[in-house]
Amino acid sequence: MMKRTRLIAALDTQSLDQARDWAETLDGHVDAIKLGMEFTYAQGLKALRDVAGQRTLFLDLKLHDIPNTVAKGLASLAPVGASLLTIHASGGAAMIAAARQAIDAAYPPLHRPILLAVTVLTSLDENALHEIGVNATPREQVVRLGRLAMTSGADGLVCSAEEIAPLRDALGSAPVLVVPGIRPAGSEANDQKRIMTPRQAAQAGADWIVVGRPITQAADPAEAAKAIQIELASA
Ligand SMILES: O=C(O)c1cc(=O)[nH]c(=O)n1[C@@H]1O[C@H](COP(=O)(O)O)[C@@H](O)[C@H]1O
Repeated sequence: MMKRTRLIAALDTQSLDQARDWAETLDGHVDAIKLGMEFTYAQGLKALRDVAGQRTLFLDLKLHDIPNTVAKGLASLAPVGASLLTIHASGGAAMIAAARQAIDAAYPPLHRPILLAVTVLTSLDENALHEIGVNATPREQVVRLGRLAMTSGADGLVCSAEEIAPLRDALGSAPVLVVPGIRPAGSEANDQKRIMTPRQAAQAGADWIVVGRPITQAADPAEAAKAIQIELASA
């Protein structure tokens, strides 16, 4: 039997009250919450645990710097107790390896977060890659960076649903695949370019999907999350 695809709600807001409100409203309807740079820069690290409480927390700060700075940055995040953390795979092999070492050294063995390497942002298409000097399709670049990240010590990858199959072909079942750029049928793409529905992502084999605005901007966020869970369960 295929493992269940789990749902992460991206709580993108500067407001502590709003984040708390969404977290409570979504209890029982999502498997984890994600807080990122918008919330953390506005409210600071202590507020992350205030919002998360006992919930599974994905802290998405997408670190990308020289190896020493990323390693020390990750060590500074240890008190937050996040279950998933992100770095950018394009920081290179030495940066990813330094991140791995920092997590192994600074986090208690039983509470080590899943280290995720972001491959190619879901807001980028082939043209945008060409503009930054990458002459490859998103799929080729995701597989290239995915392989680099996994051999350098990442536990998993962030990619769009379009790249799940090629990543599984190249790397097998080992990488934890976390997939944003998810849009239920009929919802707006916003700034996302490589999108798929929850059902498509589940059928492709995503371990987790990340959904922000289709839940948080819905008239009834709990209902929106419930509908996505039903879609995932029927995939
Ligand atoms: O690392 C991420 O979570 C991430 C990577 C990526 O390639 N694309 C992407 O959209 N995300 C995050 O996933 C969330 C998607 O939000 P919505 O577009 O509102 O569903 C945002 O919080 C993004 O920061």
